[in-house]
Amino acid sequence: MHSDESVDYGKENISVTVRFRPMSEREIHRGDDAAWYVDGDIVRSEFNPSVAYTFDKVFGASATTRNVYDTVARNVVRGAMEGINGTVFAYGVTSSGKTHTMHGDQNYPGVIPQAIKDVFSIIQETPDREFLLRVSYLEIYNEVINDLLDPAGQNLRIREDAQGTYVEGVKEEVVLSPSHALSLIAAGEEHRHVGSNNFNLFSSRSHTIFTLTIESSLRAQGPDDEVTLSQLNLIDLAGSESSKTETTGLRRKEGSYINKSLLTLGTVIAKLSEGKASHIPYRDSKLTRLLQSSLSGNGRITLICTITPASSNMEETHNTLKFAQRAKRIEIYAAPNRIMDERSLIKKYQKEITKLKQELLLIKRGMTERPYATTNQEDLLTLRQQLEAGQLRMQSRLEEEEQAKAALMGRIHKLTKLILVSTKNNLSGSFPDVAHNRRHSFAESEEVRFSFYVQSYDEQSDLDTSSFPPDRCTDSSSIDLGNGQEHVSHSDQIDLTREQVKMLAGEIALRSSSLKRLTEQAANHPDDFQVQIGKLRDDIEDKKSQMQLLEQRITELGERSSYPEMSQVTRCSTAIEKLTSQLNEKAFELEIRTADNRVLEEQLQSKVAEIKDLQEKNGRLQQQLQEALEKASHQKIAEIEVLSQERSRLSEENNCLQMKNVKLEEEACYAKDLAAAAATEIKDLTEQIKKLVFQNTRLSNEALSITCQGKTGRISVSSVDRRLMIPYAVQALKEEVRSKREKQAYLEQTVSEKQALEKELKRKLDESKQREADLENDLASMWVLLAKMKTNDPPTSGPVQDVVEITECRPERNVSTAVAPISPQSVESAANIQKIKEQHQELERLRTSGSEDKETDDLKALLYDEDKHAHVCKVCFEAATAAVLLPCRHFCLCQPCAVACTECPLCRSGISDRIVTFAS
Ligand SMILES: Nc1ncnc2c1ncn2[C@@H]1O[C@H](COP(=O)(O)OP(=O)(O)OP(=O)(O)O)[C@@H](O)[C@H]1O
Repeated sequence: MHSDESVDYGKENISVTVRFRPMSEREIHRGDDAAWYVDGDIVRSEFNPSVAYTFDKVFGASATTRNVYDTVARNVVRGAMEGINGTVFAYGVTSSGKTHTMHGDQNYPGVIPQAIKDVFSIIQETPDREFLLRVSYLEIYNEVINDLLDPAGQNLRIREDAQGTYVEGVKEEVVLSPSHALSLIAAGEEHRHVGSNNFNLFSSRSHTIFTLTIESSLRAQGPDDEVTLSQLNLIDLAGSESSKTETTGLRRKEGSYINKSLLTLGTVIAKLSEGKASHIPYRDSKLTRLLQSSLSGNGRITLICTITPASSNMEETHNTLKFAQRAKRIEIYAAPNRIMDERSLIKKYQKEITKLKQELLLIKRGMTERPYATTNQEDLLTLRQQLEAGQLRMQSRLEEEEQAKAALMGRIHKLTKLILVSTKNNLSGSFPDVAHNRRHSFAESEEVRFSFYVQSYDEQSDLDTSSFPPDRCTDSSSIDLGNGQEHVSHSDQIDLTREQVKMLAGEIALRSSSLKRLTEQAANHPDDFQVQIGKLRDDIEDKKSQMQLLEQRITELGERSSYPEMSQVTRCSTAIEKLTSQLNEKAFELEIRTADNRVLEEQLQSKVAEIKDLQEKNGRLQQQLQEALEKASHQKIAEIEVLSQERSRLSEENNCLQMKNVKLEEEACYAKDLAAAAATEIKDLTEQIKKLVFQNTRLSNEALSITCQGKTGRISVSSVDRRLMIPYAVQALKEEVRSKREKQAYLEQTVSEKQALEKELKRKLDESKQREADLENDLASMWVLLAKMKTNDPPTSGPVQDVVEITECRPERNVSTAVAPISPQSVESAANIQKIKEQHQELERLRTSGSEDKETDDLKALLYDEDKHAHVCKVCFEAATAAVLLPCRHFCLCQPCAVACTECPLCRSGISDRIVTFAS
């Protein structure tokens, strides 16, 4: 140890180790395959041969934590004992084995207990140095730093000084033995935030940092000699959580804090590994801020990355491996720290001890030398007179000095016992195999020294009361220190015994905590843990009885020290000490209970918070549901209102259109009548014209014959008269024909106007019918929509029920029949109008061509049935006796049907009086 002059300290890389854990039962049941495997110090992917990562050391699933400690952590611990800062931390996803590696359990102690054991072993192996150890234990929970050793130390702040970052106000306990340190960790663990997720029943919800501050100096040194001070940080990080980790409420919040801080750690590591002088975001999280000194300054760092080979976690494991790979590139400088300032507690204690020893020496000298200070007879007489005169005063002064000396002895004793030294050099062989036995090793200078015999971790728990036999303690401590010193040695023994009681209390706390954890684990596997639980219970009982014995011993010692010659003040102080010790024990007990209560309280609070969360969520959901329902019902009501308005508007429009339709029909009828009348008149006119033409022809012929007779001389008077009259008659006839033609032209114009009007009216009628059909369609679609809404919306609440009632109030309609787009009648009407037009044109053509009778022949031919040899009514298929020429040319009529044309509605009132009678 401390041969650092010969050691070549310098740049080192972070030591990066990977530790596989075996596949859990859960993973095996799920049918996971191994996605990663160990190949020497390489981690390889089972699925992709090109993916391989090399590390300083890779431990397979069968490796024990002892192997891991010996290979990668021991070096860091030894360095810390030499003054080189050391950090060991476990990194990995949740349930990958970080806590198993760092803390372990009763059967497989983790890196932290093994490091503590190692530290005390090293003290034992280093007789030339004395050490002072302090521990602190804190957690970073949701970015808040809490002191796990002091429940009052919550939300602590990080400060920075020349030496680096530190936590302000964190409690540091001086530790005297491995079990003392372990009991502090056990007490601290009780306060740590632990919760369960779907991967881990006892998942760490916070990062914990256990710091051992080690001071050491040479045993025989001057006040200006060097002191080394170093810190050993043992860190159990909380596990990163992926989306597969099913968490809600508080757990999710914790998970996000954990992930954020680990992400920052990843970024810091990545930046450091680049080796460039860029900005390192240490301040982005409390974790990196606290690790700043370790990551950027002097020291040794070992990173243990824990992974699972399971294929279901392949991606997360790959991320861990990449993180580890980056961390491997970081270089740090490992060199011991040397300090000589007031930061050294050991220095402070040593100085105080020296000072107090000098004071004690002075007092002693005063007490022993004063009676012989004067040898002169006169002085002797004077002194005697003075003594006689102030005997009482002297007496009390002596008593005061005695008290001061006792107090000083006590203080020296207390301070000295905090400094740990090896027992090997001065006490080797002088002690039997006694575990944890601390003894005063009084040197010639009456120096009180405690030494420790540090046993191995496995044995260290076997503290036995037989190790402290009352008489042996008395023997070893019954040192003649002169007047009034016997009670001092009794007081030492009481102190010693109290210290043992404290240690036992610590061990009981440690075992109680282990018992609690085992009992929790035993809930799942009762058989596996029964023996261990029984053993632990026996142990605890054993320790308790040891404590009782030691307490008895303290009482006895207290009584023994109550000698009659002891001054009242000393007795009082002993009684006070006794009471103080009892008070301390009670306080310790109370602390343990308070810790238990706090854990329960925290659990209760977290449950209450969870319940509150759930209630709030529930409330919110109900509110949302209510709002959604209200919104939906309001929407539906509004839609229905709109639809009903639309419906009434449509029905109004429909009525309007129907009225228009009727009007148009009436107009159409009127137009038709007009057209029919015009047609009849035209025919009449045509008849008359024909007659007139015929008469004209006849008259022309007559006039011609008269002319011929005149030529032949056979003209009679009457013939002459008639001959004279012919030009007038022709003239009259011509006049008549002309007027008839004018009339015809006028009528034709009227007819064409009527036709145009009729056409316009028909068009309007068509349009309105089309519009009516469209509206009918719209209305029908709306009814379909309403019907759909009615079937889709279950009547869940009040407002929705209202909707149903409203829709039910509507007249029931057959939706399929309601959807009747365009009336075929309107199409037919249009076709008929076209037909009428064509017939009129045909009529006109016939009229002008003079083949009028062809029409009658056509009609007859049309109705003539070859089979029956008769004219047949096309409506009733009876033999028709007569037929009428209708504008639509839809024929005809037998007697029963001779009321109206039954074929098309347009012709119903258009029966002409021109009836063609068929020969029977
Ligand atoms: N190397 C190992 N050998 C055997 N069992 C292991 C090993 N590593 C972990 N385990 C077991 O796996 C489980 C989870 O381990 P642990 O609690 O240490 O995970 P963790 O990484 O600390 O999880 P978290 O981040 O959630 O706190 C525990 O039951 C532990 O006993």
